[in-house]
Amino acid sequence: MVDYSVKGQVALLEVNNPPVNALSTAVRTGLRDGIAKASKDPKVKAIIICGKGQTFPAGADIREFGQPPRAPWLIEVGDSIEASLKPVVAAIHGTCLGGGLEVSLFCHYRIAVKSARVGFPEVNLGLLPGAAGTQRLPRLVGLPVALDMITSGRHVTALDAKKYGILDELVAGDLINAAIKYAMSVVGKPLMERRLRYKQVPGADKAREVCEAAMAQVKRKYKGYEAPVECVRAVRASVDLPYADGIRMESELFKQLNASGQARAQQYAFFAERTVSRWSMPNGSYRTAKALPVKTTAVLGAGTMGTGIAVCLLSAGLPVILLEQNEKLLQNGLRTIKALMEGSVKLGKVPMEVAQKATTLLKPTLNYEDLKDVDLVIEAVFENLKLKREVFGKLDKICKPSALLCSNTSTLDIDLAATSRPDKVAGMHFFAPAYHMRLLENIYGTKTSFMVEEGANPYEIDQIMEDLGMPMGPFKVRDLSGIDIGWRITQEVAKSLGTTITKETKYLGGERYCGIGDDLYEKGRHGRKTGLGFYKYEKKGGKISTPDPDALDIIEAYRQRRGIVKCKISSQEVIERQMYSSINEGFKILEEGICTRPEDIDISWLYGFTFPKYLGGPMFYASRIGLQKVYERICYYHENFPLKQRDCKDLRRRGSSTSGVYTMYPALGVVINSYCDMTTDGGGWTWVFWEVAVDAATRCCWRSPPFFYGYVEVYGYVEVCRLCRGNDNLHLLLSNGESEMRFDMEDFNNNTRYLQYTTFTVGNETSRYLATLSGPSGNVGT
Ligand SMILES: C[C@H](O)[C@H](C)C(=O)SCCNC(=O)CCNC(=O)[C@H](O)C(C)(C)COP(=O)([O-])OP(=O)([O-])OC[C@H]1O[C@@H](n2cnc3c(N)ncnc32)[C@H](O)[C@@H]1OP(=O)([O-])[O-]
Repeated sequence: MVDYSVKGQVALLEVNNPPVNALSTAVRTGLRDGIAKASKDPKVKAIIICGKGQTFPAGADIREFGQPPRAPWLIEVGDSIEASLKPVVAAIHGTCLGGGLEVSLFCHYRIAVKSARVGFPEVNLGLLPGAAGTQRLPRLVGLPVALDMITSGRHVTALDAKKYGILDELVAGDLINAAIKYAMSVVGKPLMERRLRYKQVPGADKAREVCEAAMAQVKRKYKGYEAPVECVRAVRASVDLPYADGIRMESELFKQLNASGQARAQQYAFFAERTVSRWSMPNGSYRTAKALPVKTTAVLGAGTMGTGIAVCLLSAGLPVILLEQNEKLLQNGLRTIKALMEGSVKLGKVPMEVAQKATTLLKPTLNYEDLKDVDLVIEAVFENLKLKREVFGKLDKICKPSALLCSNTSTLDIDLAATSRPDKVAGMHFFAPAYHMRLLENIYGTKTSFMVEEGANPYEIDQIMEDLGMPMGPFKVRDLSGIDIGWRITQEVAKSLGTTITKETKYLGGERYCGIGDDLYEKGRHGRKTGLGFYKYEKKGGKISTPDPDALDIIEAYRQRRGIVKCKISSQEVIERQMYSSINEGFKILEEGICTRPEDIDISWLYGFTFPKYLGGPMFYASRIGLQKVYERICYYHENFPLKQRDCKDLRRRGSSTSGVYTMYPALGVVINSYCDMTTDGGGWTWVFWEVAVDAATRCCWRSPPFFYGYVEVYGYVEVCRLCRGNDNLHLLLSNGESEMRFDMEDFNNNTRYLQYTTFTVGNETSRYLATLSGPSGNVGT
């Protein structure tokens, strides 16, 4: 997948592996062979390496990480480039990342178009640059820039890369023509000084303090992440060790990280983020849906969420009408938006010119009539069903028929927002702070306090969860989101259940209820906004939290009122009860079809609650622990601390099967119990043998899937026809010798081991289901 051609006296090696020209085995082979061919060709005076399509190579092929590594190694290919006696020029456009940047650092010269970006994002995958990047970049740019780029993983603009000395020239117009002209201009120039392996790291005399400062910074900024620490160690080796030894150390550290659970989790998160963008709904999917034009917007409510949402829309350059019920609240909101925009500019999150333009795009009002022509309305008023219904009733009368009416509700059922246009009503749930958090939950119409009750200390629980990797413990989050908000929501829930909450309430809606939050609320401890909550803060709205004995007194008084005898709760138990209840809830959500893939849950946690990426998300975390163990511990807590926890049949079934998380969807009722095994018969057909369990008793249910569960042992085989290899469709034939099940699979992503949709035929009956496939090798058609 490297196209070789000669233009005049210049050999062109164009990497052609769409979509991002990942440096797969075939590409590495192509580069190695291309360099050898050009070196031997007497007509050729110089060589150019570039990428076809959208970008220069954007790194190693991440999909190859889970597989046995195959030669040629990227570093070998790099050595052959550097050793070339003819100048090799990297002609860069798009995103030159990871192994791609390493290839360019082996080249003698690097030129780029101004829109290009370069970077070492390996640290985001739990890794470090493993093809000499940690040894060669410091030799080119010095330690501070190298450490910053390698530990942050950030993409550097071409302008900055030129400033740092990574790029030799920025070109405009046609890149290839400019590269050929440039390559011919360096023919005959000495190459030795262009070979980075022979260079010393500039500023090496300050290596110790620079690296120690960098180590302290990464330990603080990326608490719990292994890769940034190893990145600093590897870069330090570029000064402390001769080049060859530095390379060996880099390779050791790379192998160590690549084998770690963190790298697994972060690579899973990389693909999960892309998987969730491939959404589908009963009436369409990411392939078929057409985006509705939104040119004007309105936000109702200028509170914490409303102002954050307005800043998001303004930062995107959209006009916003901000509606509030009175002048005082409106002015408060305007002041908050102004402060948030100024803060975002200071943090470099929003360019100054966007913030300046925003002041002209924001229109405050107290009059609903001003919303009659907007395309999108986002309501962010108090979490009160009666109030929200009133608001949607007014919007329904005033807004134009095509307007989208969305609610930022986090708890209320969107179908309850009675309007004459339910197809234009949706949930648009932002996460606090809305101008910062990357997650937006779109909902189309269709629960920790207990451990404190039993004796645990809220501050210890927060510390345990923060040590696990959560940026903030659950009680700091309660104080941030507002104890009064929590109180309002439970009041709303009680009202919807036709009951009221009293000091004696022990269960609400059949679930165990803890009233500690109510006691704090009644004492005016609403959290950060009042400067007092579970913690004490330096001032109202302050951010510095301090444990508060008064809060502990309120909790102790609550226990005595309830006659609860304090008991010791270990940190392992805190982690298990905190995590496993979320995991169980995740499986319930899958079982109820509220979302269809574990990735949806994991990505919501990663971007909505800043769950540590090195754990991959609660569902991935569960697969690492092992479902059997998770299920047994949930049963134990269910027995001993009855929450009337909703027992997840799905998790129970998975717990009892030996296979990983992604091997079963209840809808299909088929459990893939053990992993597939692959042979290729050279005839282009791939045969996959796997064990499938289907409930013999409910065999007849095949006629009316999907709601059957159960187990018997049958053996089947799967046919992967040559024609389908590599594209989205895949045919699976399951037979138990008596009857056959045929699966026509759409959206087959052959390396990430997921099948999105399955249509299976029993006799002449066809049905459509969600299915997954997993296994050590899992992929078909490699
Ligand atoms: C030795 C060496 O030191 C080490 C060890 C390494 O080099 S480690 C690797 C270092 N490189 C990276 O970390 C770069 C990762 N990629 C990105 O940051 C982005 O992709 C992008 C380049 C900025 C483009 O963004 P995009 O928004 O235009 O498209 P997309 O939707 O993201 O991606 C489009 C499609 O390409 C797939 N893809 C992207 N990068 C890939 C990669 N490096 N390997 C394999 N597939 C990749 C992606 O899954 C998606 O597939 P599908 O979902 O369509 O099936």
